[in-house]
Amino acid sequence: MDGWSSCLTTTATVAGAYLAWYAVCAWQCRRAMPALRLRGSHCYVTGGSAGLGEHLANLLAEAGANVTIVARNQDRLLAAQKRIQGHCADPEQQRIVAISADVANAAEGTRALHRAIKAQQGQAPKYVFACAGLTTPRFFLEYRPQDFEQTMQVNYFGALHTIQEAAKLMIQHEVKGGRVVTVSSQAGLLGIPGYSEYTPTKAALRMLTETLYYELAIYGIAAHCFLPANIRTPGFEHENQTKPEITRIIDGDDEAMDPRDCAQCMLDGMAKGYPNITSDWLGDIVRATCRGVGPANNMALDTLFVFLGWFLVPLWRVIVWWQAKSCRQAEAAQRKQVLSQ
Ligand SMILES: NC(=O)C1=CN([C@@H]2O[C@H](COP(=O)(O)OP(=O)(O)OC[C@H]3O[C@@H](n4cnc5c(N)ncnc54)[C@H](OP(=O)(O)O)[C@@H]3O)[C@@H](O)[C@H]2O)C=CC1
Ligand SMILES: CCCCCCCCCCCCCCCC(=O)[C@@H](N)CO
Repeated sequence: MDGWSSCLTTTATVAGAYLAWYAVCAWQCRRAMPALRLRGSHCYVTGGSAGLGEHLANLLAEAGANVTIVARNQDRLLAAQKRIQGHCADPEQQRIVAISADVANAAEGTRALHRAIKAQQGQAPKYVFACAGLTTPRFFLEYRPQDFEQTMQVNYFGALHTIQEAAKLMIQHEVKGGRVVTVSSQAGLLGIPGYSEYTPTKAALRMLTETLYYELAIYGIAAHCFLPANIRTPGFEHENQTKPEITRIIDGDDEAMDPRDCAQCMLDGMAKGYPNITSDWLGDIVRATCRGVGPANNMALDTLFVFLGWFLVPLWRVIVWWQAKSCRQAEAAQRKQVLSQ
């Protein structure tokens, strides 16, 4: 009897101590973050001439923001600028600025920010969205060395240089409640065959954002990482031209999201103060499972997602393994061909 009661007391003490610790951690998750105030703010969107970036710019214009879009192709930029202007809540008051720059080039990318401030009558960006990014999926063995480097240059370094300069400018201009957003992907959380040129760039962004989540807080700047699943965009059409069949099957390309809904999802996540914003419940499971020691969105929900992951992750592995096995013959033939070249 004594043994039982001491066992129960120990279990209750451990459970109670854990619950208290959980409550402390959950409380720590409730970050005090100034509310999103888009009206009248300067929002800076790289990759704003197409896809996710353009639809985000539309939403920002509808909310009354001054928007700057950045991309390389001048014609597409000007066409997008016109379309975004059509979304302004108050066209007389709002400024929609378009700047041509290659964000992969550090000097060009940072110059674009300075040009944007000038064009926005001295107003520094308050919300910075690093959307520019791309992928050309292939089998690992088919890529040339420069393919990996170029994608890293645009997706990772493009976002990094923009965010670093933007943070400096926010501090200089004493912008209050500034936020930076990197656009990673669900593919920055898990490995998918066919995305070897892409997933490391998105994983790198995730870790950069986690670091900045803590570090930029020193200056009162919040950092978010957006990790969406497939989105129906021109970029998605481009990637589908080279996407191996196994990649198409695994990432379920028929379920691609509407880009406007996806952009809205990003803004909703920012409004809730989520450090890592996902676009669907599978993404939430993967995000919570991959969280490591990073910040949670919501301790209770994230714990539930991890629990669901216990059952779904092994299933996911079986599916990927089975897909890989079922196209092993084709892959082996391809590998032979590439290696014999
Ligand atoms: N579509 C999808 O399924 C998913 C996309 N993502 C990510 O979301 C982001 C947006 O994707 P999506 O909307 O599909 O992309 P799109 O290809 O549709 O649009 C990309 C935009 O980025 C611009 N851009 C590309 N490279 C550069 C560069 N070097 N410098 C400046 N601007 C550049 C493009 O204009 P221009 O070519 O004229 O420079 C265009 O405005 C990307 O980071 C992508 O990786 C994440 C998950 C899923
Ligand atoms: C819980 C365990 C189960 C895990 C299931 C996860 C399902 C993942 C689906 C993969 C979606 C990847 C989208 C990448 C999109 C992307 O970034 C490209 N289209 C590039 O533009």
